[in-house]
Amino acid sequence: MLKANTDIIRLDGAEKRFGAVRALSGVDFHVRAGECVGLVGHNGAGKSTLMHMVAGTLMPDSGRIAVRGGIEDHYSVPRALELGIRCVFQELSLCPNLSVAENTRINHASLSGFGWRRQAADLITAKLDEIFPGHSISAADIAGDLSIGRRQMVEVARAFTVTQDPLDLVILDEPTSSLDAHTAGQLLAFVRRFVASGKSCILISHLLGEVLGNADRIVVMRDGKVVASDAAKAFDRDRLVTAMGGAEARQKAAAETASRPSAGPLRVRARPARQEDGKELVAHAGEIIGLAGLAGHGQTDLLLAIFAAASRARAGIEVTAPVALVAGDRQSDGIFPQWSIAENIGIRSLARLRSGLLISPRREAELASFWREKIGIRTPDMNNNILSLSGGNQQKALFARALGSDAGIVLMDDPMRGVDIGTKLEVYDLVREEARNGRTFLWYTTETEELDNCDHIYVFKNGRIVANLRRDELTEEKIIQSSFGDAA
Ligand SMILES: Nc1ncnc2c1ncn2[C@@H]1O[C@H](COP(=O)(O)OP(=O)(O)OP(=O)(O)O)[C@@H](O)[C@H]1O
Repeated sequence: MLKANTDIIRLDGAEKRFGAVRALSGVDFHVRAGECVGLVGHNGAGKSTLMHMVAGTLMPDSGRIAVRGGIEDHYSVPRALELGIRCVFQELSLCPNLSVAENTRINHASLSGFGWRRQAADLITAKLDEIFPGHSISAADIAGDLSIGRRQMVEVARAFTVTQDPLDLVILDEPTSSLDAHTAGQLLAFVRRFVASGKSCILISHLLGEVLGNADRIVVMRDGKVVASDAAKAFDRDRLVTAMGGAEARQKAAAETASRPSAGPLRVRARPARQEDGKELVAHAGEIIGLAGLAGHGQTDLLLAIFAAASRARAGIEVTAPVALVAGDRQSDGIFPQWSIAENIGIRSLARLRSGLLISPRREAELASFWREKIGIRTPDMNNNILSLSGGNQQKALFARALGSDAGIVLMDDPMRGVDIGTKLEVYDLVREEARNGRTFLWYTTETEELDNCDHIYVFKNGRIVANLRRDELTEEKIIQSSFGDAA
């Protein structure tokens, strides 16, 4: 084991440009043995770019990388792995057509010969059991069939499995973004145990409470620079938000929601396919309805069924206005990777953007630049490819697509994953404003704080609605109680 205070990795003066964007300007960064470093910053601040350098997937244009004191002139992914440095990136990397065991084998070339499948299965199952007791994932499951939350669990567990290469530092880029509160708690408890054993972690998260509660030291990035680095206990939420340059934390959601006028005509009535009692989800014009409960318990399925019912009648679902969906899994359901940012935003508004038979580039550009301003999409040019945006900024583009459309009903499938705190607060305001104008929102979220914006919350368990809570009845405890118990 390395002595505490030894730097596992150190970057000095790291610079990186992507065309006109200066993603990193002169960043110094280090991680010591036995420490969990929290890394925070607004969308596009440069966190992922910096982590790509630590993991060896990107080389700095200039600057120096040293691992355990030794300068690395030819740093790369294989070299990082050899040195015990691994990364779980935001965009999940499991091969969807392979099983969980086969995906594990990809990272462990030493699992070969007769019986490798059994060894890989045992390796990943043991790690899943250790990190997420009671997980119910089988090593034979095909990755593409798993919910996004379960895929994230496999991805994280895989990063901690050990065969030949050592394991000293794991970078976790928003590791809890698709996990419910219970599973996220299991992971963070594991991270603390891992660090206590002398290993190191870098934890990137937009959930500031998660960073404040679990990191030993916090590094704040802003516009490609490190602007603060201090012991976690020296920070509180306000100091972090100020350092990030985000909006002031506000508590006005609850008061505003309470004072909203009573709702309008029926917009959605939907009964989950597996519901056997008479419970159903009901939403009126102008309402914000929350869907809560442990991840993967039928919330996304019901949203997708409502989305489908808007174009083709389905038993048990009534929809009375056009519907837009903000997908939570932007990689598989959301973005069109070949298209520009402007095209990705405009696709849901084609009727309005048309001039004769063709799409008017001027109207498309106007729509795009309106939303760029409104929710601060950080890019030098909206005609750039959507993949040039940071993860959180891609998510903002998906929001713009739904809110810029004519849909009276907006379905949101845990859409704030990866969005920074400043933008989140602005989007909450926007959602409440749009609801006051008569739009209906059905909002599945794994962040309990977001439910403060809702009028009613339906808690899901095993594909069914088990509770319908008014916002004033809502507590984290009550949701967890409904999620685990039989109580309604
Ligand atoms: N491959 C790329 N091509 C062009 N620009 C890029 C590329 N990767 C990153 N950028 C730009 O570099 C800047 C930093 O992005 P980065 O992904 O590091 O931010 P981040 O802090 O991780 O953001 P988020 O919280 O949204 O994930 C952004 O302006 C982004 O648009």
